[in-house]
Amino acid sequence: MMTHIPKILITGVNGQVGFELQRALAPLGSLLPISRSQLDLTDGASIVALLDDLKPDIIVNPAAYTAVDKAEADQETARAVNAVAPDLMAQWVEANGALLVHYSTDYVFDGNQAHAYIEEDDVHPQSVYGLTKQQGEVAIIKATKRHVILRTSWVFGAYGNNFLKTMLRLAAERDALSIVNDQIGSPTSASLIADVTAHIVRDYIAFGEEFIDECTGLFHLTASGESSWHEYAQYVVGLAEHLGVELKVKAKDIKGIPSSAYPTPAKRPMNSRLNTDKIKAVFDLHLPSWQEGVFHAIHMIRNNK
Ligand SMILES: NC(=O)C1=CN([C@@H]2O[C@H](COP(=O)(O)OP(=O)(O)OC[C@H]3O[C@@H](n4cnc5c(N)ncnc54)[C@H](OP(=O)(O)O)[C@@H]3O)[C@@H](O)[C@H]2O)C=CC1
Ligand SMILES: Cc1cn([C@H]2C[C@H](O)[C@@H](COP(=O)(O)OP(=O)(O)O[C@H]3O[C@@H](C)C(=O)[C@@H](O)[C@H]3O)O2)c(=O)[nH]c1=O
Ligand SMILES: [Mg+2]
Repeated sequence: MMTHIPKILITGVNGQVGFELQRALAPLGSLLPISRSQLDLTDGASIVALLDDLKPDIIVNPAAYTAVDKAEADQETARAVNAVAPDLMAQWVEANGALLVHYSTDYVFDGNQAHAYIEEDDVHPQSVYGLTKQQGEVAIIKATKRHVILRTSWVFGAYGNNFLKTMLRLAAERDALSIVNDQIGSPTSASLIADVTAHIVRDYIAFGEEFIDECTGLFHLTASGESSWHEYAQYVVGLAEHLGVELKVKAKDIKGIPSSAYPTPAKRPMNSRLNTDKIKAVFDLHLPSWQEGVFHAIHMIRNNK
């Protein structure tokens, strides 16, 4: 049990997960929200100087280079943000007896396996984004035991940019929509990721070194259930229709297409499904369906219009 109010540093606070973390972690300690304007994560020396100055008990690091296609032509920046910055945070945490909570992605896998991936499955990234995220995982695991890495997938929320909001926009603007139907995964809300993070951080605050010995490591965290991007788009647009949002494209008219018909600079995995048995068992959690998260986000977006 910590004898003082824990200082919790959060990076990437203008991102989807960083935004929700400020809500979910608020009851657990004194927050140090850090945006890009306060700390550029490509500047390693500044990262260490800021940590030495603020001395957080817990670093929660959702900041990342997440532009998957853009990363193909910008490997250096992606590596700095996704691999070097987390490495420096992990080294600092090790030297100062803190905890690092970090996030990774389904895109570390090639997606060629038929069943959902477990934490121990071999990684084989197919994109620069996936590769640099994998390098971040490896660096953290090498630098310190004092980490929790949450691998998640297909993140959406009312705040920030994501596929769900792109679909609402395109369905309102365009006359037709074609979406890939052969990539399968689990759309996961930023608020679920933030809430689960809060449960984990609370356990660390309560149990300290016992937590470090028994609960740290790599975990898969997604909503329950699975979907193709096409089925997900249909669900989003169908729900918006049901709520009376004016759209040019109806859910039933969204066309399913193979990945080969939608060429992108970065290759995405066909199977993005992550097995979440470990996180549910270790932290005694129930993970709601992806549809519940979408329902909540669409209501929030609609009420903000
Ligand atoms: N989005 C997704 O679908 C998925 C995400 N993940 C992982 O989850 C985590 C959270 O993702 P999410 O919240 O969606 O990401 P977002 O893209 O919404 O947010 C990322 C944040 O990182 C910040 N950032 C990027 N580069 C720098 C930099 N050089 N210096 C400082 N800050 C920087 C961005 O700042 P700014 O706002 O100024 O651009 C942004 O606020 C990441 O680790 C990501 O890899 C995993 C699976 C799926
Ligand atoms: C816009 C659009 C996309 N697509 C396809 C392309 C792609 O295969 C899929 C999703 O497209 P996006 O570019 O939005 O998704 P993408 O940026 O690849 O999303 C990924 O982001 C990173 C950060 C992660 O970690 C992953 O878990 C995943 O969420 O939908 C269509 O088929 N039609 C369309 O009109
Ligand atoms: Mg994207």
